[in-house]
Amino acid sequence: MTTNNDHYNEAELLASYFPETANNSELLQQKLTDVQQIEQALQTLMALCGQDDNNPDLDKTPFRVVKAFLEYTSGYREDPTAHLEKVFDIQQNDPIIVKDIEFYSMCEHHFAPFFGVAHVAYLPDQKVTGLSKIARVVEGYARRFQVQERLTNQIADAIDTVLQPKGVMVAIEAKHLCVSSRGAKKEQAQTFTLASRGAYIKDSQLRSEFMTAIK
Ligand SMILES: Nc1nc2c(ncn2[C@@H]2O[C@H](COP(=O)(O)OP(=O)(O)OP(=O)(O)O)[C@@H](O)[C@H]2O)c(=O)[nH]1
Ligand SMILES: [Zn+2]
Repeated sequence: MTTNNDHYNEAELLASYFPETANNSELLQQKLTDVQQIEQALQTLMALCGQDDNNPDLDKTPFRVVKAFLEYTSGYREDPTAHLEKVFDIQQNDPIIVKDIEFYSMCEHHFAPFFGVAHVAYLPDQKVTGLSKIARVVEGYARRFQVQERLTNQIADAIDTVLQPKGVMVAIEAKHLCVSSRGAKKEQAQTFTLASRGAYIKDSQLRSEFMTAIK
């Protein structure tokens, strides 16, 4: 099966992820050297793991891995707070809750995926943003090397800083493949993290309304 990505080689890949290399041949050369070194290291890793049967299907695997990692970490090449700059003149005196925002992130300790859903509530003051922008903020911080606690807090801080709401609360439920597929090998274990700002820190009614909504 062919995909839209099949035509990629290293230079095309770098051009698509780092447009600034188009006018900077020195930078392009540096990044090409980086990619080649990573590919060599990945070949060494495969051999260390015991993969030594010269299967030609695996020739492009190091390149595929680099390509996949640039996709997993595309959040580094954007400013997630920028999505929140678009606000609407909507009068809303009660919380806005966006729940079940699915995400994939990458554990910074093991480079194993962790994934699940984020739930976000904010009690607006003057600024109400588009619903999809909340999901875009989650995506922008998830697509990095992360720990779940930082991801939760970054989402809360972005909304708190840009929208300046009366309060914001973020909950994330996630499964970490580093816990389920290796190490402790706990397939069912999930991690639940919370971050609250403003009125959500102390207002138990706001907190319980949010917890009920995301159940
Ligand atoms: N707090 C937190 N810990 C995480 C997250 N993702 C992975 N970890 C943990 O990071 C820890 C790293 O522990 P280490 O002892 O240095 O690494 P390890 O020998 O691979 O540990 P095990 O996973 O227990 O085998 C592990 O306990 C992981 O479960 C996360 O998002 N938040
Ligand atoms: Zn991990």
